[in-house]
Amino acid sequence: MIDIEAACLPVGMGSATNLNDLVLKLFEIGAVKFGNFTLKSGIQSPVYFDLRVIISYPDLMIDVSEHLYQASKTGSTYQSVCGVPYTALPLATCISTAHKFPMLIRRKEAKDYGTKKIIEGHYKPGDVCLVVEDVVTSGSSVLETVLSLQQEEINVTDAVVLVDREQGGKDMLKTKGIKLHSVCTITQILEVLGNMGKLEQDVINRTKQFIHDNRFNPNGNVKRSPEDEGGDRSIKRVLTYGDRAKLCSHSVAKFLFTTMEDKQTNLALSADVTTGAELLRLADAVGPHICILKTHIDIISDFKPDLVHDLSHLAEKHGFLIFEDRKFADIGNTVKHQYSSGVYRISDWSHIINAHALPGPGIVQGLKEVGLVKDRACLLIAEMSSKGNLATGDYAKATLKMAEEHDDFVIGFITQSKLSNDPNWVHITPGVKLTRGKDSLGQQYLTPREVICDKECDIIIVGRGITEAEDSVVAAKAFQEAGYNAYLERMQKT
Ligand SMILES: O=c1ccn([C@@H]2O[C@H](COP(=O)(O)O)[C@@H](O)[C@H]2O)c(=O)[nH]1
Repeated sequence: MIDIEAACLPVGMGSATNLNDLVLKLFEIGAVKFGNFTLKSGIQSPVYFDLRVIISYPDLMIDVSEHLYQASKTGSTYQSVCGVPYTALPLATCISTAHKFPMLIRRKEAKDYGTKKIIEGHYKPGDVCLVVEDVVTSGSSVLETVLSLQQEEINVTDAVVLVDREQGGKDMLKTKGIKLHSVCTITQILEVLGNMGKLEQDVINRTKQFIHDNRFNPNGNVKRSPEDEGGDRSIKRVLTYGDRAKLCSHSVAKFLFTTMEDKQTNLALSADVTTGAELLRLADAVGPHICILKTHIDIISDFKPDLVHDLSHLAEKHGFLIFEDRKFADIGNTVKHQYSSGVYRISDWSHIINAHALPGPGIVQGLKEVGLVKDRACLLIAEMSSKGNLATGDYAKATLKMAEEHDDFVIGFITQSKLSNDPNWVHITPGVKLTRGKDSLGQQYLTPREVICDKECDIIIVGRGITEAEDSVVAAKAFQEAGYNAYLERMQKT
């Protein structure tokens, strides 16, 4: 039974109605519905929450936000409140204005002009923010907002939700160090509406069964340190590849980070071989160990369009992305043709391409005009691995700025060091072997540990270290292990 007494509070500013009245009102305005609904995931659900409609009922908005405020008062103190976009934004606003809490807004995507901020509002590192949400199912929406706040060194210890669907969100958030408080659970809603004669027993039973059968497993992606357990709020959370997949908005970057986490690899193979058969053999053999296969398609002596068709199949089979290392370097109009046409028709099959920043922003604009509609992505070459290269001084900084102006298409950099702390950018580094060294033409090699752990880049590009090894699969496994262990080491020490 619900503890009605505990939920009853006097009506008025800074108070809330009792929970029964609140649930009834939500039911009456269609914010809670029972029937047969197809969820975004394709799953059939007997219950559906549409809490967006609350904004049409100002009194109810105040009431709901007051319930949220009361539920959040559990001894923790907060400097600010932030709603998960979009439904919880007005609820957070009501809490903020009624209780004089500064509010923060998390943008769904960073602005493409001005400050580029993801979090709007005034805050300082170490502030504690209460996250507000309307409904929690798996907890992933709350987590996304938490990660964005933590990225700005704002701490989150608690979140509050109007309805906990009891499908695993609370447990998942607990694994990330977040206490989830709820105004009501789905069990309570069923009980209130059942007692009021608003729901048939078989609807209640079906809904309970659905909730029981559709629970998400908590799966701790965010690394937790002993200090987190001890509640030290000044700690900046380390973002895993999986966390970054959730944060970034470009589908190619999202896929890339997800693949890196799932396949446990930050290895890109530079498949610098000269026949189609060799390329396909290598891609099939090494595919399970890589997140990216990098090509120089113009060194294939027997190129035929079938080759890229077969390569695309292998990319799907093994779950890697294709990156044609074309290094575009001309004016916008020319690179458009080079990217879309000619013998290779690169934009038809290569998920990622790269370009020099040297010609200025027109090169990115030109490539973007071809690639954006195909959902392709671009890397800008900020730093090179070869001795005596001229990409020095402020060149990398200017490249970063150019990327920021085109972050709907540019997902990161070819670089020798980390250029930005923004977790959206992918830092990819060529010139990697298991031991330091150089070749006879100026190529310089760092080790996977130096690249990933010390220089904090994300992906190692390895060519001859694999292609010239006695057994390319054995070599690829060794680089995969070295690269991923270096990443785990970095996670430990950050
Ligand atoms: O600065 C750069 C940019 C690109 N590359 C490319 O990476 C591979 C490296 O091959 P290795 O055999 O591992 O040396 C190659 O395709 C280059 O074109 C780079 O090395 N440095």
